[in-house]
Order: sequence, then structure tokens, then C-alpha cells
Amino acid sequence: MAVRAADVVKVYGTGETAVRALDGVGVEFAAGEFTAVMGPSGSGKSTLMHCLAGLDAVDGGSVQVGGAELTGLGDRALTRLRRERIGFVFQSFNLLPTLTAEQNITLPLDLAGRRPDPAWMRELVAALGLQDRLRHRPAELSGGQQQRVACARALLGRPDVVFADEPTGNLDSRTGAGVLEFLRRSVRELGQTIVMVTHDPVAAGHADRAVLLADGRIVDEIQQPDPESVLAGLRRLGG
Ligand SMILES: Nc1ncnc2c1ncn2[C@@H]1O[C@H](COP(=O)(O)OP(=O)(O)OP(=O)(O)O)[C@@H](O)[C@H]1O
Repeated sequence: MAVRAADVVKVYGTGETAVRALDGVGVEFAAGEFTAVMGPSGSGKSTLMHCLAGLDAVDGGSVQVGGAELTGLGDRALTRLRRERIGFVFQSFNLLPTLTAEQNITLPLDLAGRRPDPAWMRELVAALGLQDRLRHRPAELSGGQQQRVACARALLGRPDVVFADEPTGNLDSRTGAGVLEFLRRSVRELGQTIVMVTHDPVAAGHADRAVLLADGRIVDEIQQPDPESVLAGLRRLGG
């Protein structure tokens, strides 16, 4: 199992104003699987992702990534674990503007003092069609190209899991489809594990599985989702 969460509780605030953002979440993400996390606004999707990725501490339960227990680790150990085991793709790309595409892609490994595998780098760059863009800076790239750079950055270190938070939220549907196709291929052909938070039933249709959150709990799960089955699942939550 690439990621395992058991009985995870996350509470924001205290007393009368406390919000139980996660209310006993148990969920597992198998290696080599592409999962979409969906649910109404405020259901706890981002909180869950942050807790699974060690960006936020849980108030109860446990989280394991690649067999390593996150709960109880200090900041330094968490930073190291994130660097070594987790890749991130954000809605806003989060590339460093002063670095070239290539430097952005290798940055996490450079920070970790690890040398990128040149063959793997070439394969990723080719799969993402970035060969001719490596010397460009983010401002010289389209949104889709920037997100593909972020995908290469996330995958280069062969992480146990890639967390993608609305990866197509800032892209038009055609460009977004290209990024989703790549994520799907990286699962099929490269064995990557991906957990993607999204509002978009079309995006979720690219995943192997959709898990649905409501009020801080996992309330449904759809295997081999397509946009229609995802919409139907979301509607069941509403009604
Ligand atoms: N830092 C915080 N402080 C206080 N409350 C928070 C904080 N972050 C999230 N919450 C609350 O926790 C609940 C879950 O929020 P979360 O952002 O995880 O939901 P979400 O499903 O990602 O929503 P959206 O789809 O709108 O992004 C909400 O009620 C939210 O208001």
C-alpha cells in the first residue's frame, strides 16, 4: 500500500468554533493506482491531502506513506520524508520564476543532494513533450507547459506517491486533458501512484477510482469512474 490513513481526525480551532474537518477518515491508496478525491466544497479534500502529505499534523489516527509512519515525526523528519517519498503538483504550478524548466524539474533532487537518473529524466521529458523547452523560464511557457514541468518535477525522484491538488484547475479543457492523459500514462506505464483532489467530474474520469468525501468522512467510492457516474455519486451526496 503506498498510502494508508486510519481513523484520521483533524480539528481546526477550539471550543464553540471548532471545525472537525476530518472526522475519522480511513482510506488506502494502492501502489500504481490513480485515485480522485472528490466532494462538496468544505468536505475536507484539501485537509485530507495536507494530512496525507505531512503538510499538516493530524489530531488523531495515523498516516503512513510508503510504510513510514508520519504521525509523531518532527518538522525536519517530515521535510525529509516529503522530499524523498512524495511528489506534488499544484493548481498554480508553483515553479520558481528565475530557474529554467530543467532547473525547476531537478530542484527537489538538488535540494536533497540526489543525482537525477539521466535516462529517467530523458524519458519523462520526452513523455511530456518538453525537449525543446528545457532552457525556457516559466514566464516563457504556456500554462500547460508549466504544469507539465511540474509533473516532471513531481515524478523525477520516483516518489511513493504524487499528490495533485486541482492540477487542471488553471488550464483550459484541452490543455488539462493533456496533463490528465500524462498522469494516467504515468500510472499505467511507469507504475506511479497518484492521488488527485478535484472538483471536475471529467478530470476524475481519468482515474481508476474516485473516493467521495462529505463532512470530513469518506462516504462513497466509485471504481473505474466516468463523468456520469461521478456526477451521480456527487448528486447522491447532495440529496
Ligand atoms: N486553516 C483552517 N482554519 C480553520 N478552518 C479550516 C482551515 N482549513 C480548512 N478549514 C475548514 O475545514 C473544513 C474542510 O476544509 P477543506 O479546505 O479541507 O475542504 P475542501 O473539500 O478542500 O473544500 P474546497 O472544495 O472548497 O476547496 C471547512 O469547513 C473549512 O472551513
